[in-house]
Amino acid sequence: MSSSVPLVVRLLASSVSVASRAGKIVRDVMSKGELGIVEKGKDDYQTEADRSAQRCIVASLSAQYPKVNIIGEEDGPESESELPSDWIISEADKEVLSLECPVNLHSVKEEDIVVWVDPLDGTSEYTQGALMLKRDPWERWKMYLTHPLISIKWYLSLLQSNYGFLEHVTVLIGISVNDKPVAGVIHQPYYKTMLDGEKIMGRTIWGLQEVGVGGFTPAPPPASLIITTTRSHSNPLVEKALQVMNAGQIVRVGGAGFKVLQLLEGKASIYVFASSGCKKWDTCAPEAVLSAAGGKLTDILGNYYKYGGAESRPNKTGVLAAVNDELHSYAVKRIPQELKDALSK
Ligand SMILES: Nc1ncnc2c1ncn2[C@@H]1O[C@H](COP(=O)(O)O)[C@@H](O)[C@H]1OP(=O)(O)O
Ligand SMILES: [Mg+2]
Ligand SMILES: [Mg+2]
Ligand SMILES: [Mg+2]
Repeated sequence: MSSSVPLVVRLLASSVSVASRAGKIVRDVMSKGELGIVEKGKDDYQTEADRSAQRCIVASLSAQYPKVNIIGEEDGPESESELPSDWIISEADKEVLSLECPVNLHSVKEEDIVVWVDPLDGTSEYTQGALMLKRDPWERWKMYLTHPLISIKWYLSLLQSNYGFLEHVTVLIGISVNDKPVAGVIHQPYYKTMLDGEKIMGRTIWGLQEVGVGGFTPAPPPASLIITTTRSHSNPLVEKALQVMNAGQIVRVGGAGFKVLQLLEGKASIYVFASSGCKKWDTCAPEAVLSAAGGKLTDILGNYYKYGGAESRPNKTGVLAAVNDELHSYAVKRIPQELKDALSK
């Protein structure tokens, strides 16, 4: 790889390649059927796919960029087992390598960068998606009975959905410099495209400050106000914030990455989550990609989060994102003060 390419662009190009490999790991764990679900806290789970995808991303990036501070969601005791050699990716996406680096990022050093990794965003949707891969209805029912995350209401909505909610799953790699997300990758392992009659799995969307987004073509916002929000972490405050938006439609989907894709694809115009459940690794890459496309992601008070390595992990004051500044200010103004106060406490 040419070292004349500025560091941020090289790191983004490497992240595009490694996110795609991590996405294959996510699919492979699902195909094997042994999800290895571990409960980390209330409504908070981890699977073998989360653990393995993170090992692949962290090992690959830290081998090439040893002084970059890489923070992953699934940090914990290091696994004893050796990493398969094909999990270490040293390739870098050629299209991204040829991008013009913004002038203010030209001289960024490894020490100035914090990378936030969410190896699998939408873990609830991933584990529920496993059910839909069981073709035999009896097998599916047996799996439901032993599944820790699914209520009967969800089970019924899953049966109505075509492919479960696997499309909501993303791999997120966010690159921040001086507290600010400047570049990011959102990879969708279960996005399907047909090419010459052949099914291709996965697509990778990237964003770079001042340059724009790649990997897909963004669409204009919908004509009426459509809000996207959580489908698996709701509570009375989350619902209150939705009521006040006066939206024509509310779309409930999984994952922070997928909700930002909904905004970029013209399926919704505002993302509202008035709860403290999201963490820095959930929003760093989505914020970078959205802002590169002209959108804005903040907390529900309208303040930007900071992404330095010493910042606390939780996004305590919620998430509010929109496709442009005008819709973002509209949403901030609509949120009642008592709701803002309740989350700021
Ligand atoms: N209460 C919570 N506990 C743990 N993670 C949460 C919580 N709420 C949200 N998240 C994280 O934020 C993402 C977006 O939330 P939602 O889908 O509810 O809108 C979730 O997929 C999850 O990331 P992850 O799946 O990586 O653990
Ligand atoms: Mg999680
Ligand atoms: Mg997440
Ligand atoms: Mg995750």
